[in-house]
Amino acid sequence: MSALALQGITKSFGTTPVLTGVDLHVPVGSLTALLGPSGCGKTTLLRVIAGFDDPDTGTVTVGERLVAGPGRSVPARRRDIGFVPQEGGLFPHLSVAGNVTFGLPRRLRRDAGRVRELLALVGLDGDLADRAPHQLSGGQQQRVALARALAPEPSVVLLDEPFSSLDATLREETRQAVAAALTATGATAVLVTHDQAEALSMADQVAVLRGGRLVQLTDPRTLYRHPADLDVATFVGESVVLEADVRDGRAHSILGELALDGAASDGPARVLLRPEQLRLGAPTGAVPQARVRSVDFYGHDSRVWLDLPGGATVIARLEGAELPLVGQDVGITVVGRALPFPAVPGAALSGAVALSAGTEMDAVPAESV
Ligand SMILES: Nc1ncnc2c1ncn2[C@@H]1O[C@H](COP(=O)(O)OP(=O)(O)OP(=O)(O)O)[C@@H](O)[C@H]1O
Repeated sequence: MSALALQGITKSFGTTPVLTGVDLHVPVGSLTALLGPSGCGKTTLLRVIAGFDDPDTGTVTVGERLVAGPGRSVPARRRDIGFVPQEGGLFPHLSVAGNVTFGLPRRLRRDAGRVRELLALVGLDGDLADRAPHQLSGGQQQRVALARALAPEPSVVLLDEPFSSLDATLREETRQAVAAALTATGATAVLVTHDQAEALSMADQVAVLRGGRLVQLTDPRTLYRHPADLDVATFVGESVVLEADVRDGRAHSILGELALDGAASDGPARVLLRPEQLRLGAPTGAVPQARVRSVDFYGHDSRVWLDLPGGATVIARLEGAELPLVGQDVGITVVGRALPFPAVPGAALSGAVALSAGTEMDAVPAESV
């Protein structure tokens, strides 16, 4: 059953279309991430769901209740939807307890125990109840904002880039606390983010938006392994994209003959590998060779930039402490299968290209999609 269903949502500002025909079903008790580059319409879609904006066409249904559609627009406060804005949006003149109490139904407002329960739910100590918002860290403020949004036990909780203003450590910690609170309450949630790692790690399903259209809706593993197209592929993770010639179900590329993940007709194609599919060894001559251009060491793993003959560069992602040296010649083997995509006539890659996550879709203007 869908806790939230959008059908054919369209929205323009003036003559500029911002959302075009968006259909989205969010199952009860699940978290859906709305992922896409800046300006693709994520916040606008969230505002349409919340009731802060009306769609031009289409319907929004919460549970069984139509809240937006032809001739109908239920006000935001009556939609049974909680909202966590980008920077918490706490009332500065109210204490933490006052902010959370604001979200409680009238009959529970004198119940200090309920406020403590909600703070505990988001991983905050009850001793913080009397503090003012400015006496909290950014992560704590976001948790209070979630506690306030969860207080009325809404059918759906919307979170608009709730971690974007936090530094890396606090972001991870706050993400985990928020995910745990949403799971504990069985809340149905929609999270807006332009951070692919956040979407993949937190969500049950990811809705990828591009130029106001929903281009893919699937679970994180499928999205990473089977992206709808190469733009989505490079947006959700680092990619190695190779020109290939497909013959008898195998791709012949600069990295050798590759098994394919899915059917492809014979002829020119592009194939996708992820950097963790590349393994490095001695340059034996029996495998494609490359020269190490640079190594980014992260501790838990490393990214190795490799120059291929012909000038193209690819990335390998390696675990372990044994890393090649800059300038060293290495042999490359590929594990697993390559995902085939149609060739792009007249837009040849120089044999191969490494793309960092998030690079490609930013370049796709709304009108070209
Ligand atoms: N009230 C408005 N009036 C006119 N244009 C608007 C309005 N709100 C948003 N837009 C435009 O609609 C497009 C989508 O904006 P939106 O904020 O939904 O994108 P987003 O994906 O959330 O971006 P970001 O990640 O940067 O927040 C943008 O081009 C934006 O300039």
